[in-house]
Amino acid sequence: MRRAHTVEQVRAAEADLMARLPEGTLMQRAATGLAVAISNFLGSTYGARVVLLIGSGDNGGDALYAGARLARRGAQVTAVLLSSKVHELGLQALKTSGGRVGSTDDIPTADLVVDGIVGIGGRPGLRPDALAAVQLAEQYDVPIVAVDTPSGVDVDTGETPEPHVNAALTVTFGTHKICHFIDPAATACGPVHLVDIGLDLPPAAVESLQAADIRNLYPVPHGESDKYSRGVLGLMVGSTQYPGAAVIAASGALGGPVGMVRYVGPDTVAEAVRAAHPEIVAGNGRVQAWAIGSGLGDELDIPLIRELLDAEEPVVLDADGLKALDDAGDHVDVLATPHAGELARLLDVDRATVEAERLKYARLAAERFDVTILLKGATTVIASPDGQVRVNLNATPWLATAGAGDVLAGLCGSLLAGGLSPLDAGSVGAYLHAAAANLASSSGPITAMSVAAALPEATRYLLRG
Ligand SMILES: NC(=O)C1=CN([C@@H]2O[C@H](COP(=O)(O)OP(=O)(O)OC[C@H]3O[C@@H](n4cnc5c(N)ncnc54)[C@H](OP(=O)(O)O)[C@@H]3O)[C@@H](O)[C@H]2O)[C@@H](O)CC1
Ligand SMILES: Nc1ncnc2c1ncn2[C@@H]1O[C@H](COP(=O)(O)OP(=O)(O)O)[C@@H](O)[C@H]1O
Ligand SMILES: [K+]
Repeated sequence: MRRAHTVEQVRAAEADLMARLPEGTLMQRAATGLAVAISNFLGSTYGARVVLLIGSGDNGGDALYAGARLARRGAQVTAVLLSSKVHELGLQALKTSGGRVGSTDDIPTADLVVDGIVGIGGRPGLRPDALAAVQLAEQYDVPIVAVDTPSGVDVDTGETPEPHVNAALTVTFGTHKICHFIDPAATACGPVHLVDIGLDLPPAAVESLQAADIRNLYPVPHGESDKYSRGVLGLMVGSTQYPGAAVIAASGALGGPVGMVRYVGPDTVAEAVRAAHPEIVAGNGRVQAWAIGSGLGDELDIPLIRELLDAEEPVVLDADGLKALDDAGDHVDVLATPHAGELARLLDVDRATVEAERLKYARLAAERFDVTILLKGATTVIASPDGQVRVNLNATPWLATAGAGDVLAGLCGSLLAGGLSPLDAGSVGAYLHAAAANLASSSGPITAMSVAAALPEATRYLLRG
């Protein structure tokens, strides 16, 4: 599990540890890890031209000490001081090691710029001098390594209301911060490298499942299992208008852990589903979970869907089915899977607003509708009504293809029927969906059906460890 903590949590953990260690220890740990990560990024440190953008606080201090280490290994390091205040001991260390104070004129010819403008003490946005320096680096295609966080993003929300750094790499300390996990800031971080500095941390604000977590959570059948005990999923998806959605969602469901799938819908669609998947049984019967909504189009029966939402069996509610959601009633067993446009409609705000404030609106909808919300996109946010949040970060942009959401709905339904909670089904589903897409794509185009077809192999690979 990767964990992201709030600035307040990090500050408290830092204060706790600092009280027990000699002064400066944490910054030295951070700066050492930062220097190593920068050396790895550069490939060869000797002779490399590195420009440090230095703000007024400890984020600048980290950059200066790391710069001193790089200078001792033969890099030509220049510090651009963007504030009248500077971490004096860090600056002294840089100068003693052969680094110097320079100006933005050094940026166009640099191999690398280090963003030590602000970290967890920063407010969104960049002041004019910092913005000009960052724009110069962008203009000359000089990669930027961000220290702790890309300066200018909102660290605790992942929002980017103002100009900010777009990093080629972010090196962070102690734990991830929310901006590393939540878009649009997560994209501004580039890959994130975590340096352990020994912080003792409380439960995280946001979590991100990793391969080992998928292995622990996946409902693997055992010797006593039969098709019913493994879970039966009811699919109420697709319509005469969109029969393909039913075929695709069924493929996603069959690529999950479920023992059997029942299809409930128009005869012509049931025929198409059975032609593609002879394993599927058509017609009503007992199920352990439902996947409802993908491709229902105008044929959705809102009263019937509401009845199923109020029944005992957990439900994945997707696409058109989301129209049945209301804020009355107890829906804690429901996993709703909107994309930003659908969530915006549910909450009566603009799509752009949801995209800019993804964490806020996923949490808000989970609370308002008393459901677990899985907000789709380049990164997926899963928020449960009790306040837990997970994100999935491993998807390829090739997954942005018609029908990919139907695969996910079927797969999450399969995981719910297999006994996972909505939060686990959503987060395991999003991870496996992305893993299958990566496998099917290998950096090339994919179809929704090819993603579904890759689910068994992606799952096998993960379960094997
Ligand atoms: N916590 C830990 O475990 C460890 C933390 N460590 C490091 O310390 C960093 C935090 O350092 P920090 O507390 O000194 O704050 P920091 O981010 O440098 O900002 C300082 C000042 O910047 C200013 N400012 C604000 N917004 C601004 C803006 N948009 N544009 C320009 N300036 C802006 C504002 O001051 P002002 O100029 O307003 O007086 C603010 O007070 C952390 O990210 C990590 O790198 C590691 O060394 C070890 C372990
Ligand atoms: N840029 C992207 N990078 C990675 N994954 C993406 C991107 N855009 C969309 N996705 C994923 O692709 C799927 C698209 O689902 P959805 O929006 O419901 O499309 P559709 O209705 O066509 O199936 C979701 O799982 C979403 O998270
Ligand atoms: K920074």
